[in-house]
Amino acid sequence: MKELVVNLNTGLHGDLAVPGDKSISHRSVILSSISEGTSHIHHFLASDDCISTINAFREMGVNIDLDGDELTVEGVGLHGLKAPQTKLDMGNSGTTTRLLSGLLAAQKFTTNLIGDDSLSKRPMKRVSEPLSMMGASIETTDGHLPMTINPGHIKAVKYELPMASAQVKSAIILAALSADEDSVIIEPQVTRDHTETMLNQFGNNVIERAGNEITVHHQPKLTAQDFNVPGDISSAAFFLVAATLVPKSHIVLKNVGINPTRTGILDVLIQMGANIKLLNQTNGSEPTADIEVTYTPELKPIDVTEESIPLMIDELPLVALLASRADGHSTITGAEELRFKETDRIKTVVEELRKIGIHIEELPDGFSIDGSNDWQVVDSSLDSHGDHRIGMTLAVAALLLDVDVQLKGEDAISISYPQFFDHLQHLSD
Ligand SMILES: O=C(O)C1=C[C@@H](OP(=O)(O)O)[C@@H](O)[C@H](O)C1
Ligand SMILES: C=C(OP(=O)(O)O)C(=O)O
Repeated sequence: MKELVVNLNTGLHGDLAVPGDKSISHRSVILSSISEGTSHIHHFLASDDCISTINAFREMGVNIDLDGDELTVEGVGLHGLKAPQTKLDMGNSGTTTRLLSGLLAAQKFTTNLIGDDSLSKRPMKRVSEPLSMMGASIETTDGHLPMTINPGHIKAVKYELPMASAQVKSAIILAALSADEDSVIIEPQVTRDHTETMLNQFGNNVIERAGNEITVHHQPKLTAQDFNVPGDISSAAFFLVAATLVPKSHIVLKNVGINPTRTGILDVLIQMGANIKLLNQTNGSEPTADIEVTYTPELKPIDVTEESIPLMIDELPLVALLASRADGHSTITGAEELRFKETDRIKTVVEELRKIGIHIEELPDGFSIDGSNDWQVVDSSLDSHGDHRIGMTLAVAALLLDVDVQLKGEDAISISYPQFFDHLQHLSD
């Protein structure tokens, strides 16, 4: 149980470099492991989820050295992984599980994947079905982990994704690298494209995109890279929202990734009228900026709909919190994917925000929220439900309260942001 900081009436101030992007950190381990040569990754996110990815590749014979946020990976090439001696433990990480199932479907050995209780409730048919179509034989436990992946000869596919999911897309891409011909994947909506941009950096023209159609060229040669992981916009988002909501705040978040497939939270903040400025922008395949945020006393309500959901999928608990402070009624719809995260995030957000007096209703695919500046705490015992993003959202909400509240399950935060409370302290000093 952690006593949360409440009533931060001095505001948040100063500069902060948030840790490396989680999605890009996972992919940097995967792609450098299957490349030829030694990769050096800087500003790697050494959080519990990314350590699960590192451990899986170590079990498959890849030498990986992690020193602070510097990662060195001795790649073994596309066909060089070795059969692990144990079951591969995916911990709490959906990204590790889904992306690795794609890669493992194309190996010469069988693997068994296990995970923690939360991960073992998350749907895996979304990867086992397309990978089976491609020639692997995958046994799930009623659509969940534990899962056994018996590889097969991988055939190229043309596959239309039934849901907007970067993890499923990436699983198919990683399997398709070892296929007999080129594959085509069609997305219903654009989702984060780090697998594609990074593959084109490790290899030559591996991925081509035309609209929502992605072509994967088979059997590419992947070469080790010297790679900088940008700051994670999904981690920065907690402080973007905190500084917008807490009076007197003014902060700059340095070197944050602003890949357009991830910046839905910035669009929301700007539409609601928040004082946000992008400074020192860089324009690589993974663009970055310093983001300046100043307290905004009045926020407009917002309606977030299906098309933009994938661009802010992990930030939706924060969008709900922002809307709870806006001047009017907001809705978030088309977000049923939230039900398949570390928790059912529609349920857990509603349950926890109601404890602090927020007027929020559950919709089948999102939220309906009445904004107010007058929250009356009805239950001071808040709970992350073991979900890192719920825990951090509640810690941000607490800054606006004037009674003491406690957080249960705060240790889940190390899944994506082990330094979160230290960084909050740094900006509060
Ligand atoms: O590809 C990725 O790195 C991720 C994709 C998203 O999941 P889905 O693909 O299941 O939407 C996101 O929620 C997750 O945190 C990371
Ligand atoms: C959903 C998340 O991650 P994953 O799917 O990798 O567990 C997240 O980080 O919010």
